[in-house]
Amino acid sequence: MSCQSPIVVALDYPILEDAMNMAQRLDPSQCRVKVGKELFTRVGPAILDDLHKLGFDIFLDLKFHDIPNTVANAVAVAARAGVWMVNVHASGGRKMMEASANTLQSIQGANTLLIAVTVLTSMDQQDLAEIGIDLSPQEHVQRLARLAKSSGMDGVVCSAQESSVLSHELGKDFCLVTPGIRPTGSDQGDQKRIMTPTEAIQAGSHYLVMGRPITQAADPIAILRQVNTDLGVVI
Ligand SMILES: O=C(O)c1cc(=O)[nH]c(=O)n1[C@@H]1O[C@H](COP(=O)(O)O)[C@@H](O)[C@H]1O
Repeated sequence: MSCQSPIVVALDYPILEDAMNMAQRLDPSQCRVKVGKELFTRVGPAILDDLHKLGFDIFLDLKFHDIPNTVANAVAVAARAGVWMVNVHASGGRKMMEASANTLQSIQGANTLLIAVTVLTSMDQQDLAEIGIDLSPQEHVQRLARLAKSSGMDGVVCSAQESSVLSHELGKDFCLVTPGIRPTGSDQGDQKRIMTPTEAIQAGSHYLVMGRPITQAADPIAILRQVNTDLGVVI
């Protein structure tokens, strides 16, 4: 059964048992899951099989950023592992993204979504200035998202604060994956460009990546259920 919820729960754990305990409490009809650098570096690709066996769609978030050949080959390995979504950094440039998209297309039966990270949701204007980018986060996100679309990406990772402008400019089919989601009252942590789940969906986000507000809650399942209810998701 395909998942009707836009929520992707980030399984950011340094220990396999903790990640699997959380996954076993979650229901694949109520969310997807994300495997990121912390968990993957600790436990390796076997986690993908474990989560697939539980029925989850998996976002493999390794944010590849390297020369075109290396990134395209890494994307191919991810697609062959059957992940639902994989990401690369848009700042790796057109040639890197095109090589990835072309390689993915050449894999028979692959239907993995290829998504480009624009400006990390933990960054604000001052962080961008320090790395030599004298644009607002929104301007830089727009620039990278245009490049990502014209390089064959299925969508981008951005903050929900940019979803509205990207949805208007790039069309409703261009997939907007938005971390930095914080239900009212939850701790902002290291995220700078945040929005509530309801605001994010209203702004045009397709998928909401949520880690700590769910995984570190006293009752993670209650929070997930509440967000799905607030979004009107019928399970
Ligand atoms: O690609 C990502 O998933 C990502 C991109 C980005 O710009 N910001 C961002 O927070 N993420 C990831 O989304 C998750 C957010 O987690 P929380 O801040 O705990 O909700 C983490 O796993 C991050 O690695």
